[in-house]
Amino acid sequence: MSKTIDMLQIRDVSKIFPSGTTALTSVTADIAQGEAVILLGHNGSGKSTLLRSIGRLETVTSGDIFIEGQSVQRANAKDLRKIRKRMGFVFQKFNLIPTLSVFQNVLFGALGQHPFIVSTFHPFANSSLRAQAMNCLDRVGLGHLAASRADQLSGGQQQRVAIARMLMQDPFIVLADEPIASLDPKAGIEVMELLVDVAREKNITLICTLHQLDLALSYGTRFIGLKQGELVLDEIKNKQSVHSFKWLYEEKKKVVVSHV
Ligand SMILES: Nc1ncnc2c1ncn2[C@@H]1O[C@H](COP(=O)(O)OP(=O)(O)OP(=O)(O)O)[C@@H](O)[C@H]1O
Repeated sequence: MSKTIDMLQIRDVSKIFPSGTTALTSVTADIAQGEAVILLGHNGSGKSTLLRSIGRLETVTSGDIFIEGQSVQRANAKDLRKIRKRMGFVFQKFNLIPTLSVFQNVLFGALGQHPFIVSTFHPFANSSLRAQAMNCLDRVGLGHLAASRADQLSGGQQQRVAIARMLMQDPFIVLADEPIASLDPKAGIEVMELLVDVAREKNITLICTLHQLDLALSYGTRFIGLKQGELVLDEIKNKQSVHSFKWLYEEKKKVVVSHV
């Protein structure tokens, strides 16, 4: 019987920056569609570098990363554009266009799919795309703020808009780099809950870096831990086991790779 290929395959990935800093050493993991993977580890352990390498915002020094069997790292410009169309990014700093309306920011999420018709003045954008953008905004609970300027919203609201913009892409994978780091604890929980809920609803694979262990345990279905660029933890959430990953933040190295 043939085994189905995992959605995301990270194979023996190493990254050494031109400065000589080793950020990742031989990281390997297979991630299935729909998993909510939380990347854990100290500052500087390599989480962002791994996440950015999955989106090819960084090129790796050796190894490769495959999405649905296709190399992300070796893809040519055309193939990379195709992969990126269905790849959502959520960043700590929201990256909205501050002077545009909330609605226009969400509409821009469709840019990869409909580059010629995303203008709000285009007739198609005035019907189907606009309705889709409104649905995405409603899903994140901000339909009533569609006409507001993006920079008039609170941080938590802006991150919700970023999630609505990401939904416009209809992504199959979302890469979230510390999505709640700029938010207060309450807004952070709300955003994390929303991100995980929309991913679950649409069977999106979520890869998210997070510093809050308690939230990681609440919202992740799988935990990958890095220490000085090495993968030292890979565990699927399991109701029977009591997870404590505090050791990951201590000096001594303990290796727990229970998932294969
Ligand atoms: N562009 C770069 N050039 C040189 N070194 C880099 C670059 N980006 C990251 N690094 C280094 O690579 C290592 C891993 O950094 P990375 O940002 O991936 O860690 P992180 O776990 O995401 O940290 P944090 O939790 O602080 O965001 C660190 O030593 C960092 O200084």
